[in-house]
Amino acid sequence: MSVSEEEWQKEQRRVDRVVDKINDTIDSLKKQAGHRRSEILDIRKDFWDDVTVNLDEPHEAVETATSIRQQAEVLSERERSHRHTQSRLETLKKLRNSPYFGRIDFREEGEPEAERIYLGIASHFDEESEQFLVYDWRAPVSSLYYDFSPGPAEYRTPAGTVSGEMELKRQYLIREGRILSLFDTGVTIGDDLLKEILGKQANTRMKSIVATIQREQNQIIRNVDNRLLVVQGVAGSGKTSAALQRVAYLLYRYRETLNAEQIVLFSPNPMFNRYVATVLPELGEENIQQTTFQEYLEHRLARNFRLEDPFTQLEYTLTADEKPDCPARMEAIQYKGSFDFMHLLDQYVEFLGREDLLFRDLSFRGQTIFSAKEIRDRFYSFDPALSIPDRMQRLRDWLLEELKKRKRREQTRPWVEKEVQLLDHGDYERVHRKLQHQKRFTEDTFDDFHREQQMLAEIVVQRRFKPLRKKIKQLHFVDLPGTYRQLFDRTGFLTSGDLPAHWAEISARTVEKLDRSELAYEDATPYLYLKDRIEGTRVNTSVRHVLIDEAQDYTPFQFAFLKRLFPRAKMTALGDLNQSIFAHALTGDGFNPLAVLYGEAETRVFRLTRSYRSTRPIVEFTRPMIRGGETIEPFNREGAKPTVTKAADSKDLALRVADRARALQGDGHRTIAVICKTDRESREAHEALKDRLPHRLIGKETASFEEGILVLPSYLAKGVEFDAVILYNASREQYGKERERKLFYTACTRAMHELHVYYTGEKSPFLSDIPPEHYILEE
Ligand SMILES: Nc1ncnc2c1ncn2[C@@H]1O[C@H](COP(=O)(O)OP(=O)(O)OP(=O)(O)O)[C@@H](O)[C@H]1O
Repeated sequence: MSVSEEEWQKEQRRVDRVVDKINDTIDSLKKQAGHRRSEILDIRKDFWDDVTVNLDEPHEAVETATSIRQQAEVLSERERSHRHTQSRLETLKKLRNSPYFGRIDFREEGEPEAERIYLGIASHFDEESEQFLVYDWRAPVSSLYYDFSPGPAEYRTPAGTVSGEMELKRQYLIREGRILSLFDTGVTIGDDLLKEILGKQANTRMKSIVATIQREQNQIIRNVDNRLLVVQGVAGSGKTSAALQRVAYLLYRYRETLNAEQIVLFSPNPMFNRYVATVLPELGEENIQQTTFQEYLEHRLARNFRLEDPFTQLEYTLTADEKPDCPARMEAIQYKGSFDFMHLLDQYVEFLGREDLLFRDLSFRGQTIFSAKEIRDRFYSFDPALSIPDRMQRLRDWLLEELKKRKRREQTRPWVEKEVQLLDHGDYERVHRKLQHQKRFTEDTFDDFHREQQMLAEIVVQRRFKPLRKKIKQLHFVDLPGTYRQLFDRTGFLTSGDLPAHWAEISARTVEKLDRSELAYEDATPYLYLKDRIEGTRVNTSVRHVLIDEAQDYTPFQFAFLKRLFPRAKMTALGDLNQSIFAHALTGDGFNPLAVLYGEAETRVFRLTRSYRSTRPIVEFTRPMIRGGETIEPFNREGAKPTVTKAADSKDLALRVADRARALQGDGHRTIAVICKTDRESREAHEALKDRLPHRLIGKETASFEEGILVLPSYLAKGVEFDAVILYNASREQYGKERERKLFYTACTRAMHELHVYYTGEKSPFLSDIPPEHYILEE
């Protein structure tokens, strides 16, 4: 409902007043910041003058250290406060541009009058009137705006529930201090505003949804009660958006104790990382740690193996039919991602606690100084009641002690004498100074030359032993690849009766790969798990919140692994089972394994069924493709019906696709995606299109995308959206198998405003599931 002209004027005057106040604050903060900055520069400049430096006497050296520390503390306190002022200034500049987006008039029970509450991305308090001119959207009272329409309403505060009556709910679109739109809203939050926002062109950067968060999304954003949140949301239902808003909410709610570094978001690929990286800064928050699971695996494994990435695995499973090892590999992918395999590894670890853990020789200057057998015997001589990691620590300490002894023995060897001659001038000088220093304190009259030689020999041996010490400290003496390999190579200890049918072939292939120092994607997490069970689990206790986007792409094993890795974190997993495109999910049990891990009492499951991304005709076209699709509700936004076109052959296909893409561009669409099934098909499409249509080919290494026409494989389009999507070839050949259904659905649901499907030969059976009235068949 739009408001009267007079009311609009009144509101604009208020905006002007608030902007003036914000400007005043900006001015005074700027002064403050300038003052702080010069203070910091002064401290830096005078740092050493203000520190009493005296290193002659030990007690004075201590004083010096204290004095340095104090100065450093003063400096870092000033710097912190400067950073804080700077970030407040950044936020205020955003607020000056658009001070608020919503207003509610709320009369608390027992109060005679309603209070006007204006909501923006941050609070602004006016010292003069002692009033909040703007409330932060995350303040407890602000949830009224998202949860209720005018009428009785209530909100939760740490002190209890506050009830009352909402008398008005108003929405604003303010840019550069001008009100561009103004609506009073009824039942749902700003259908009008939402329609306006959703009708806009896609962006190469995701936008915040702060002004139009829907009630069901708000529940997810503000949940702080559960250890595990699972969000099953249909394509385009705002899972990623809600996840980022949730981060901003948590940072506000726990601002005293939580900082951005303690939150990690796992996303599907680097391009997606860039795509969402602007949302938090837009909300005035610092970015959190964003990574991909693959990045973590690489960080831990790339030194020892050539690690397969998930996209290579996917590319294999999508094109593997002709390959003879396909059934075994498919089974391996599923099995190695399961809890069953994790239990098998647990049994194996138990076995290794008793026997057959493999070790490596440690050698020095080409000679074994600790043999694998010696290390192994020592390991198994420790109390078997101790865990493997505990025994490993003891073994390490023992080896380091032994190394010290051998070091001493080594110092008198001829090679050392030779290398002493090769030491450089600096080393000699250092030894000389050290000797002098010791003499002054101890007044020792030891034979100088002899002592000097001895110390030089120590330096030589120390240096040569250093890599070995490092190896021991890092437990290099454990042969982990061999131990993992042994699981597939010898079956004596496998008591589990539930091995997969192709176990023999799976084992043979795994061994072959390991012998080439390759690790398949499905082996990476189990391998790390075994490593942690043997060496001691690496945990990250500082991270408090882990958010997993596209959670349907993770195996139960990976979830269990992440839970162990972040023992103090709460987990938010967001996904859509209808977009499960990895082979491990084919026989999966949805998100149940995740709930099993955390237990029912700690888990809360949210379902989002409304799709905001695509126009209604696109949702009507895509939902019959999947089971249960009828529950997907389109947001009521009109648009053209999707088209389906048959091309005569591959040449004709490229021609038509190029024409369509050009036409879409002519119509003003800015991001147009030509989505192919695989990387292989993308490259073929790229070849066919390159002389006809300017475009960019996107591969798994691509870090960001720009506006224009993009050609990319379906799995890289995940999570991202485009103004218009052209599905390159929806033939039966490409999308014919049941397991390709979700891939097809995922590709089609990337479209916001237009979707055009092409095919050659016979069309995909998934298209036959769509009632003909939902699309236009083009010639
Ligand atoms: N409350 C909202 N207000 C405005 N826009 C919204 C809202 N919720 C979602 N959207 C928009 O809908 C689109 C889809 O959102 P998002 O990418 O977060 O969905 P998703 O559930 O993660 O999708 P998918 O699983 O298909 O990748 C985005 O353009 C987002 O801005």
